[in-house]
Amino acid sequence: MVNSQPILSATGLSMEFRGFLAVKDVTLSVNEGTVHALIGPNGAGKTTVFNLLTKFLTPTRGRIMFRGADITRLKPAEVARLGLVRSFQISAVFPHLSVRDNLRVALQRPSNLATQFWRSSNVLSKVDDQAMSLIDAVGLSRYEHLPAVELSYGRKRALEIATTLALDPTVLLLDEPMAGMGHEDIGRISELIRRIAKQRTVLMVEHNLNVVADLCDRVTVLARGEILADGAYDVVSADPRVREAYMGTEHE
Ligand SMILES: Nc1ncnc2c1ncn2[C@@H]1O[C@H](COP(=O)(O)OP(=O)(O)OP(=O)(O)O)[C@@H](O)[C@H]1O
Repeated sequence: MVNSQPILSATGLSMEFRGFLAVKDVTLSVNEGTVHALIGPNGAGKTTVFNLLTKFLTPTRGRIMFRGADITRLKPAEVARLGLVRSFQISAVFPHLSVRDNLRVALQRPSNLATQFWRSSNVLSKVDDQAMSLIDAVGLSRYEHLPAVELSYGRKRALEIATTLALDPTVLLLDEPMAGMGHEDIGRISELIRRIAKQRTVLMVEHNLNVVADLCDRVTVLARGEILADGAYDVVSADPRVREAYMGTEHE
């Protein structure tokens, strides 16, 4: 359900790279329970904003709040523990482990389970149950024994999402989840994100505007490091300034 409370917000974010201002005074909020997209033409600053929000970069200026706490100076692992988790970077997939073993590893990472040098069979069977339910949630049940390396591209990304979900994020951050995918995989991953978003907030950078139109409740458009528009896709995509920013640029 869509809630109007901001769960993640940025105020006056700026990022300077050796004199070049890549992000200028960006203020945005991501509301709880929404799928929120960051879009914009090439070089608009999407990746930089995403890296700032996920704490992979520290802003030159500005403040980032997550669930009421100031996280501006925290490290990615610290915000991940608070429930703000970025997929594809944090979630390492081990190519020669099976789908199921990848999930087992991921599930034993976040909790203090990993620090125990013995585990009761009770704990391990709980991990197995959780692994199976995550595998099922991302539609990989048929492939549970397959090494990750043998999965198709789209299924590999579904596995990455599953290993990220193992950290039980409140906000899931996806960096171009559809990049390099064919039509069928795009449909499958869109469906997966839609299902995930029923219980969590999702923020994604996405180039494919059809996906954004189909999936996202709210869209923030960046151009030349600044926010150009913010709102529902239908509204922002009809904005002449947004159309002009996209004109002559390749965005799909
Ligand atoms: N580490 C860096 N050092 C210097 N300049 C950078 C750095 N990272 C990004 N930039 C510059 O900041 C601007 C915004 O880049 P960014 O990658 O955030 O845009 P983007 O919207 O994600 O682009 P794309 O859609 O092409 O991925 C670009 O002009 C880029 O060259």
